[in-house]
Amino acid sequence: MESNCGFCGVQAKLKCAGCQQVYYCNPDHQKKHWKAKHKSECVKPYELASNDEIGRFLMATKAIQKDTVLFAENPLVIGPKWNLDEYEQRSTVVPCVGCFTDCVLGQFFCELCRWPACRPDCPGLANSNLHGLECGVLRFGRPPKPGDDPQSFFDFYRYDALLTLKCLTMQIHHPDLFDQIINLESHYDQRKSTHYYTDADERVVSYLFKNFLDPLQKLERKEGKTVLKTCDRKTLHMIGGLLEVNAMVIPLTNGREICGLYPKGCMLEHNCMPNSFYTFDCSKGMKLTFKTGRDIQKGEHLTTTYTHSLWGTQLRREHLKTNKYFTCRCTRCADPTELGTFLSALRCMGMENEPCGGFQLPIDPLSETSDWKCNRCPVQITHDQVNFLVSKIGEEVDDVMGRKSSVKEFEDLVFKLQNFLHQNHFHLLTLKHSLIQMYGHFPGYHLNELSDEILHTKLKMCREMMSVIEVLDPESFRLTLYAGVILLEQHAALVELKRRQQSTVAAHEKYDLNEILLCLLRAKTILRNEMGTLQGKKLMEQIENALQNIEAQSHDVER
Ligand SMILES: C[S@@+](CC[C@H](N)C(=O)[O-])C[C@H]1O[C@@H](n2cnc3c(N)ncnc32)[C@H](O)[C@@H]1O
Repeated sequence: MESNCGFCGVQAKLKCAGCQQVYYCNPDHQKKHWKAKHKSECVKPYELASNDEIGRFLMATKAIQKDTVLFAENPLVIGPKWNLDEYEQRSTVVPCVGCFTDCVLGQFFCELCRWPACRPDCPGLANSNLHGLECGVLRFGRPPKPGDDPQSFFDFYRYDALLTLKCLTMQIHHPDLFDQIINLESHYDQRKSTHYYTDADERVVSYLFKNFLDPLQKLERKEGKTVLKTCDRKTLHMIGGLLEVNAMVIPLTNGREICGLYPKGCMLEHNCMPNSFYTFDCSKGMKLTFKTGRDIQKGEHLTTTYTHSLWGTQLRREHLKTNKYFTCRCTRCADPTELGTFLSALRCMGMENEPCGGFQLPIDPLSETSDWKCNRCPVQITHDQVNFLVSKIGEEVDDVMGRKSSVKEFEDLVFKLQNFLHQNHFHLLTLKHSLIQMYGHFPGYHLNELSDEILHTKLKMCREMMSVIEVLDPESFRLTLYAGVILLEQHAALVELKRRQQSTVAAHEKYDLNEILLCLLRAKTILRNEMGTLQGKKLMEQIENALQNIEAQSHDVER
């Protein structure tokens, strides 16, 4: 889109990120116009609204175009993930408390609190927005010494409690930001009856009191002055809840993930087919940028996704209910076929185990206990039967995915599950996404070693998966890495088939350069917003190389 520069009137492409209404031919004219006039007239294209069902949310106050920057903001607080799995809780490679790079437990420390650091002079240790927040409180702890029982190290250095402590200590130097944090939605009452609360009670709340806060409060009483005015078990549980509901996962370029809270970013409502997306800039203090993924109409809520786009409806809704404390009623959730993708559909076994060719779909997808019925014959199955089958299959998929399984094991499971599930079922997509990457890369399965049949299977799987993605992410702003991988593999299969076709006298099919080129160009466009991630960068490198190879090949042909 182009318009005339708001300052000098020439053709201009740069748009004011605030109101999205005024264009500029260069940043200097934008600056000058801001000072002279625009500052007083610039209005954001959205506002904070609220209702009883959702609480607060952001709503468009005018039409907003696709790819518009809605806002960019710094975090209120960042820190290690608040939800570590058992394996992560016992890892000897931990994030530096100053800068979150990997470091080995027991090698270097912050000299003041003795928590692990990448080096004793890591600049993040003295940064008042990073380790400076909690270091003063951590100093009350009694860390284990070299040679102590290894378990005592894991017991003492609980990284999943650090972000809660960081939020609590914000009140010391940033009381206004602490107020913003504590006012985020924590679903305290609902969470109180869950195992998350019980687990956090021991792992985080009791741990923080026993090791650091009790000694601090003892000193406060002795000295007659208070450092942490708000410091009780309920506040810590509220912080735990608001982290669970609001914290965003930030993927660092070193592959590690940390978490952050953002003032506006935390206000976006969930939708399984959202209209906006975000990226992080790790080189700029984890700045968050929210953009529109498609055109948005006036009055629409700005939405993002809190769950996995490629999970089936039941799984997504269960995750949202358990972890975010609400039931999603979006158009995708309300459609038994999930917008025609059949992502959760089961093959109907028909009457007397004679498959009818139809698919079992939930009668009322918005009911958690709905029975299912066939879209071709009268057979119905109960919610419990579906649950049993899908969770058994889920266990098998997790098992194969969770260990170093062979290609044969993947193939066998796909072959078996195709009898029960629609080809687009999300459990099959998980396996197929791995399989297309094994075909062509695993020992014994390099591209030139694959049979024509396997090569065609790889290509078919890629095309089928892309057709699902086209429905679930039509504007390509969410499933970007996932789609990038498929397109790269689709291109690889096509290149190999084309090579074979050239060496065969009678080729049945033609694999022209067009589809190959389209895959790569599409992947390049899709990955434009993934350049801040390590995986995105690596994938883009592979795509650029593949494009260069193709260019070189077409020059050879011309010569
Ligand atoms: C990240 S917060 C969003 C801001 C929140 N509404 C507030 O007032 O602070 C997530 C919470 O918002 C609510 N929410 C978000 N999306 C929703 C939706 N589609 N339907 C109902 N509630 C939703 C839920 O209470 C959820 O736990």
